[in-house]
Amino acid sequence: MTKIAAIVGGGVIGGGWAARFALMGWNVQVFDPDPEAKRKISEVMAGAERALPMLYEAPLRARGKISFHQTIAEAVSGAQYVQESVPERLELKQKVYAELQAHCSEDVVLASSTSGFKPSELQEGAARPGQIIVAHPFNPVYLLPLAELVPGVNGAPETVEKAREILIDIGMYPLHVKAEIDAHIADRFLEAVWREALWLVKDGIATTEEIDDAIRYGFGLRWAQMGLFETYRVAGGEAGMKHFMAQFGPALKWPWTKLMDVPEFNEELVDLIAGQSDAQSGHMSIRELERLRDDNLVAILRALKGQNAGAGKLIADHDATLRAPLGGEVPLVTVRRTVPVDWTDVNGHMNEGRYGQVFSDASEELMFHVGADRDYIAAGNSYFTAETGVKYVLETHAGEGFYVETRVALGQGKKLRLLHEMKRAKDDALLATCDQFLLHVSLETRKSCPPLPQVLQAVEALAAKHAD
Ligand SMILES: NC(=O)C1=CN([C@@H]2O[C@H](COP(=O)(O)OP(=O)(O)OC[C@H]3O[C@@H](n4cnc5c(N)ncnc54)[C@H](O)[C@@H]3O)[C@@H](O)[C@H]2O)C=CC1
Ligand SMILES: C[N+](C)(C)CC(=O)CC(=O)[O-]
Repeated sequence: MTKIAAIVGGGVIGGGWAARFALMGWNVQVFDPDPEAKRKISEVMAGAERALPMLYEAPLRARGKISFHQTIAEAVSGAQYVQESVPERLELKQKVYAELQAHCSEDVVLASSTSGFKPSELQEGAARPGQIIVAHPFNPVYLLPLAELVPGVNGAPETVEKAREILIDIGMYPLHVKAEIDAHIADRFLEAVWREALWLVKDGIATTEEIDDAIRYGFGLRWAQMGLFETYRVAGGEAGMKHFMAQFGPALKWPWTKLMDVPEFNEELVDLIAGQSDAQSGHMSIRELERLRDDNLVAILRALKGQNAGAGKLIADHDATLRAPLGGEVPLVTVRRTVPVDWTDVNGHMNEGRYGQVFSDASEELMFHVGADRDYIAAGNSYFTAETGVKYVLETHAGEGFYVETRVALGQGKKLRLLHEMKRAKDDALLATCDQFLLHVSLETRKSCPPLPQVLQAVEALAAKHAD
């Protein structure tokens, strides 16, 4: 069955959803009355196409098609999942759901991006309330995995389960919020922080830039990997959470927050904040800021992936589901991926050290292909690289797709010689070559020895096949 997602409302958030679905192999059908919607989505898509594949070591699925439609009826035709991202106005959303339900069968998931409405508010007066749930994402939707999944009391369990499976399929982390409240879980925090920040600026305590510094140089980094409670548990020292609470509990009675009061949101405050924000970041366009944000998020997420922690673990697990075993083609395509932003150096291109990683990954894939896999290695045998010669032919940059073709030039006894060619995906231009000599070893003696017969046979067969 062709996977089809309908995107109703294609602004900042709808565009992000469209990009994530399409890059994860879903066909996307958009309805947005704005004549500029197509241009806006193609700009979001350009950013997403550059950034999202950088998170993965495996190639993403073949990209889905994005099409634009004149009516909701056309946009939802054949869709299994509908993501509504129209402006945050309840009467508008309810009107849209009435139309969606008129054109969708009951097995289609109708999910809302609403930042704050409760599902029961969206479901009010609906023909089939159970079909409407909240899937609240975070900007940029194509990079941040969280979607708060809120069914409310009326949300049908089968709708929630279907939504959960689909969100996992596109690499997201559905957080099931069991009770409905205004602004769900995460926007409660954001609202609290936002209110405090408004007061700090209004009272002249800090500028927008100083507040951003207070977050990005400190607790923002902690939150990205451990959240709030785990971080504070550690802050309690050896005595842990109880000690932390004993020390900071009394602060609840001190004037440490102005949360109950809201500063008057008048023109003066808006001008003050907008002016400071211009002074802080006005030298960069929104597109430039988006690119900076995306590159930093990719680097942070990749670092967490390396640690198998937090959102990085989620991406590593999703990556594993995208990997496919090598085919029988000659030469073998052993690597297919995108240059991530954290692989580039002062010259703005892929650093030479990363070529070692690429060719090492290529030979590991080949080893697994001939049966020298994890079980074989665990049983005490493997290949070690004895010599590598790399030639750098053309530059490659962050966001560029490439692949590696590998040939077995020699497969004789304990000797294995591989010739790798790294090529640019868009035009097959040769980027680099690697001549790699490996020796089969016993992991017990750490000395060379012949491979086990089945591996030797597979290596010899490949050498014969690649002889030309
Ligand atoms: N911007 C943000 O940071 C986040 C926003 N959200 C939520 O996502 C939803 C959309 O917000 P944004 O994308 O920021 O707004 P936006 O203003 O960027 O986009 C809204 C889009 O909906 C379109 N639209 C208006 N009426 C429509 C209709 N009847 N049918 C189809 N499309 C229609 C508009 O033309 C526009 O392109 C809101 O519910 C918001 O709370 C959720 C997470 C983050
Ligand atoms: C400000 N906001 C309420 C629209 C924020 C969100 O809903 C989530 C986000 O991406 O920050």
